Amino acid sequence: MHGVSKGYGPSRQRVQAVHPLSLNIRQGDIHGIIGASGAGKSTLLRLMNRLEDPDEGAVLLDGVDLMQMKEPELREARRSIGMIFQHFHLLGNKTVAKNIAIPLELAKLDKRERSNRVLECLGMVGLLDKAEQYPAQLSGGQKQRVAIARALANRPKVLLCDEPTSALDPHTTNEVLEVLRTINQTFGLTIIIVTHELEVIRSICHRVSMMENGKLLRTLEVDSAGLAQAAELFSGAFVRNKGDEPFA
Ligand SMILES: Nc1ncnc2c1ncn2[C@@H]1O[C@H](COP(=O)(O)OP(=O)(O)OP(=O)(O)O)[C@@H](O)[C@H]1O
Repeated sequence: MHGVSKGYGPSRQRVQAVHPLSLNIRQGDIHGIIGASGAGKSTLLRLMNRLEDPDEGAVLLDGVDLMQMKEPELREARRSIGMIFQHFHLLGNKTVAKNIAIPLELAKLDKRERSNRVLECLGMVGLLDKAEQYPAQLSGGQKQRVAIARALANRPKVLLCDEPTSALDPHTTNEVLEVLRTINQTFGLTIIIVTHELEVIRSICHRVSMMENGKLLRTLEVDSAGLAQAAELFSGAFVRNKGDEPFA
C-alpha cells in the first residue's frame, strides 16, 4: 500500500479512519495488524481488497495497482484475495459444502470441478466429515474453519482475516490458528490478520504492524524484542488472555 488514506463523513464531521500510510506485506508472511478499538485496523484491511476504496494512494498486489483496475479485471483480482470475519458470515440455510461452493458458482466453475474443490478445501481445514451439516450444528471454531475453506475455494494468493478468533474461546482459537499456520506453511499463502489479541500475534505472526488513531506506528518482526516493544507501546491495551477485558 502506497500513501493510502480513508476518511468517512462530510468535511466538518469527517472521521479520518486511516491517515496516509504505506505498508509492504511480504509474500508468504503471516502479518498481524494490532491496535486499540477504532484505530483503523478493519478499515485498512478493507482497503486491501477494495471493499473500501481509499481516498488516495495505490493498493498493489504483485506489483499491479488494484485502483487502476476496472471490472472484470478487478473481479478477477478480488478472487485472489480471500477474506474471513469475526462472525463467520456463513449462510445458515445452506450446508457446509454449499457454503464453500458459493464463490465457485460465482466464478462459474462447472459442477464436477466445484465438488472437487469443495472436498479439497474441506480437507485443508480438517472438516471432510461435516460437508452435509448446517452451520448451526457446528462449534464456533468449526464455523470459522468453514469460512476459511470458503475463502480458499478460489485458491487466493492472500487471505485477509478480520478478528478471526475474537468470538472464540481459547481452545477453538488455537484450532483456528493452527489451521491458518498450516495453510501458510503448506501453500505459502500470505495471511493478514487484524486482531487485538497479543497471543494471536505471538503464536502465528511473522511481522506485526501497530496502529493508533488511524496511523501506522511501527512494523516489527515478531521475535522477543518485537513483542516486548509491542507490549510496551500498548501497555494495558492488549487482550492477554481470553476473558480479560479488551483494551482498558
Ligand atoms: N463506514 C463507516 N462510516 C463512518 N465511520 C466509520 C466507518 N467505518 C469505520 N469508521 C470509523 O473509522 C474509525 C476506524 O474504524 P475501524 O473499524 O477501522 O477501527 P478498528 O481498529 O478496526 O476498530 P475495532 O477494533 O473496534 O473494530 C472509527 O472511528 C470508526 O468509527
